[in-house]
Amino acid sequence: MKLNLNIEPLENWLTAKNQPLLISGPCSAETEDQLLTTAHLLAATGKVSVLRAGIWKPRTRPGEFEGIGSIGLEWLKRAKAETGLPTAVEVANAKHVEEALAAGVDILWIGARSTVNPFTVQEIADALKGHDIPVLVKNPVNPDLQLWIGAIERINKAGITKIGAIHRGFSSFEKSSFRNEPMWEMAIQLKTLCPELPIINDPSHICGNRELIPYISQKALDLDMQGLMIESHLDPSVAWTDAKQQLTPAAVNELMERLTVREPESQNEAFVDKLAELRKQIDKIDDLLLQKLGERMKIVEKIGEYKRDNQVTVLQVNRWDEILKKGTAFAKALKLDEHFTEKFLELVHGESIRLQTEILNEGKATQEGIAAEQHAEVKA
Ligand SMILES: O=C(O)C(=O)C[C@]1(C(=O)O)C=C[C@@H](O)C=C1
Repeated sequence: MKLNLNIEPLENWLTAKNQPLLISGPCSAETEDQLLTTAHLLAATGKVSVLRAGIWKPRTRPGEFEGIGSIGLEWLKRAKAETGLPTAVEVANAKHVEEALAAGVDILWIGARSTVNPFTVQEIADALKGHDIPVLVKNPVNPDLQLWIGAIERINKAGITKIGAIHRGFSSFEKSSFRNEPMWEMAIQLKTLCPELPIINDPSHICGNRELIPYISQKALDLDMQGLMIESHLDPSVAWTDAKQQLTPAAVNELMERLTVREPESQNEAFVDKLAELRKQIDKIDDLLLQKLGERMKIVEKIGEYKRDNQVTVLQVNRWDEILKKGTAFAKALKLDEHFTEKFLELVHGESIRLQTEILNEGKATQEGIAAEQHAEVKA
């Protein structure tokens, strides 16, 4: 079901100086000189549309630099006056909102550690009532789409219609090359539920290092995201926070020059015709795939009935192992991606298990249990 939000198109409230739309600036405002120098270097690239800076920093452990505080708002005001760039800061409570509004900040964003807490988001929403300022909502730290949506709804209900989402990735217990797992499917689901909501990607927080930023930025644009928020510092090596992931303004400029901006659609008739023809072929294949899956599940049901009548367990681990090995070898010969094939077969096998669990255990408890598991999967 689509989300019922009242959202103004991004072009109504944010003029992109360049494509892609870029919000950039230091992770933290450290000194007036650092902020102003960085702002001037960014403005000189002609590619930055908004100057960002962290004034209040939520830190994982106490004792770390927690942001320069309100004085930074004065520096931002000066940076805006000197460069003409609109400014954006993170707010995490009502006091931040009031101070940022009083200082003439142009855009506010809600950080991942705030989005996760409905009390905090509601406090921010209440402080925003009666004001007309754009608000960007970062995804929550954990991959919970409903929390992300809930935060956006709270801000929208407070009367804010200039809203965007920021995809900054999700915390994970697993060791990963990313600081925060991109889990693109979260952003894709949000876009599917609310196509008019602008989504801005934050490669800095997804990557946690400079090296992966070009890859993530390009992927975000290819997934039709509306812009990028990239942390930058005149000398990242001495940055007080997030030193590993900030880019110099020169590197930001180079990155933007290398990115390819693609359109969601093309007016080229030959392209449109060819695409329609290829999509017809895909439709036929999808129909066949589903038909074959349906036939497979009928056999699975039959096996389920035999298992029920003979008191045999649903899971047959040796057979499953054989299917996986056989399937991945075949997929390799077909030049299909191994990981994709494994995931696909796991999905099919999971469905067989669901069907047979139902057949082997008729009754209310099974129905309720299966429904609960399905609900958990949807939430995850
Ligand atoms: O071979 C079986 O016993 C089946 O029930 C079929 C099937 C499958 O989906 O292929 C389902 C569950 C078992 O764990 C193994 C295989």
